Amino acid sequence: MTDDLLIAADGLGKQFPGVRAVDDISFGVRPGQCFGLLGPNGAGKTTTLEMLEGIQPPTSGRVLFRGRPLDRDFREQIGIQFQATSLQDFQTVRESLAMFAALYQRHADLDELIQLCHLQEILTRDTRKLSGGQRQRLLLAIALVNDPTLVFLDEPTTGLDPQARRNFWALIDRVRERGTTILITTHYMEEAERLCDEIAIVDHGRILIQGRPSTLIREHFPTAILRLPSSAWPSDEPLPANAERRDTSIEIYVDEVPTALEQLEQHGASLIDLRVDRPSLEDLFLKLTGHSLRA
Ligand SMILES: Nc1ncnc2c1ncn2[C@@H]1O[C@H](COP(=O)(O)OP(=O)(O)OP(=O)(O)O)[C@@H](O)[C@H]1O
Repeated sequence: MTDDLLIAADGLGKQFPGVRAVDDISFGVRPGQCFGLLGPNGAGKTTTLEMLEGIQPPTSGRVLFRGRPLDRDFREQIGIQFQATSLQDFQTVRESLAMFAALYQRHADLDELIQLCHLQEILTRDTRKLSGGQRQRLLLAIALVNDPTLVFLDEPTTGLDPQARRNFWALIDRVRERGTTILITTHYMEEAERLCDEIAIVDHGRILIQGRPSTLIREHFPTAILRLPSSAWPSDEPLPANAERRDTSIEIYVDEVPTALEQLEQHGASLIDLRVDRPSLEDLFLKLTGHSLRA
């Protein structure tokens, strides 16, 4: 563990009765970074996050904040957007923000926060009447109410429609621009690619791989993936060595797309439904685990 880390997981483990939820996880987050914990449902992301937040005690390992064990001051310096936060009934957005602000000694400028999270139009609305996107924006504002150095976001865009998700990403960009360090969990690979400087892919409580999304993809894949429906490949023709058969498609990993297309035609493949994709974190997860993230 190096001294320049804001927060670090050092050999974290969590054993629940009959379930090893987190199994020896180590990583560090530098100041100003957006670090993503990625993995399917049940991978151990929330449990890891809760140990880092000081909410769950680890069964093994330790959490270090600025190189030291968590102390009372830690709570003042962090913000948390939980997966499910219950808001007080019969409260408006403004009242809700004020109530959470009162819990801390440190305060963000509430008007600035309202602007940042685009809450101006809904300040007097009852929190039970918010759309999914509005609710998540309020929960983010609540997480930022004490002007934290580090904010934890646990699957903040789960359940949002694609447009609301994109809006939320733009909001996270602005939080980053203010210099706030972000630790986010998600099972959307696209989200992680879009937002995170560094990610750790978690499955069955362990980190499978960690690094910059673009570097990880470059290390594991050539330039492009060609995808053909299985029926487009002649049944009597063996697959080339750089191809993989998936459920209903064939994937061919290539560096030079034009050359590869010529070779496919020589094999007698039909190119009419061909797709050329840039490899993604989704592809990386499939390659590492043999199963798709949403399976
Ligand atoms: N309090 C608990 N008691 C027993 N088992 C638990 C408890 N909390 C979590 N688990 C189990 O630990 C494993 C990891 O759960 P966790 O919620 O950390 O995963 P996750 O990656 O955050 O999943 P999701 O994306 O669904 O939130 C799962 O098998 C879960 O059922």
